[in-house]
Amino acid sequence: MTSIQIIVGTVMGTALDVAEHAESHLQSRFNTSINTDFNDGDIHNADVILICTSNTGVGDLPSNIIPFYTFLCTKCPAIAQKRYGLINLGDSNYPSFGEAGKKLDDAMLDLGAKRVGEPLILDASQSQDYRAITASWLERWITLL
Ligand SMILES: Cc1cc2nc3c(=O)[nH]c(=O)nc-3n(C[C@H](O)[C@H](O)[C@H](O)COP(=O)(O)O)c2cc1C
Repeated sequence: MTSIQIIVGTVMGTALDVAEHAESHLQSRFNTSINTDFNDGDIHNADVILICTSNTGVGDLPSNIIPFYTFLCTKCPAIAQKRYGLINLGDSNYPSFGEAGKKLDDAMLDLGAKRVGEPLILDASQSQDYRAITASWLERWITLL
């Protein structure tokens, strides 16, 4: 069974809620795990990575996902050829809308990781049903895996 590791960046818990919902949606069909506290080496057993991050500061990464970003900048071979998806939670009232997720996307692509589908961008300034939108995005995403 394909394993999907969901790597979460969150400040206030919204991205974790989305990640938990994604996991419950995926777990009957994949070996899934949620990682909120990344350590080097965690990635080796994952066939697919699903990044689910919010944005903070001025397009900054939540502090709990910075170790993953640092890992991307230093441990290229482990990431090259991995497939991944991206859920990027931001707020379009910020000029730096979604920039943290884009930083992670760019770092993954630079390392030769293969993004599956387009990123899902969730906007806190809209009254969006994150769970429903995520579920329908995941249904499309898994057909591309
Ligand atoms: C202090 C603060 C700074 C933020 N900065 C940004 C930003 O630069 N760009 C963006 O798109 N969203 C920004 N946001 C919006 C959050 O990313 C968004 O509300 C997200 O859903 C929060 O998810 P979380 O609860 O997992 O942290 C910011 C929110 C806060 C409270």
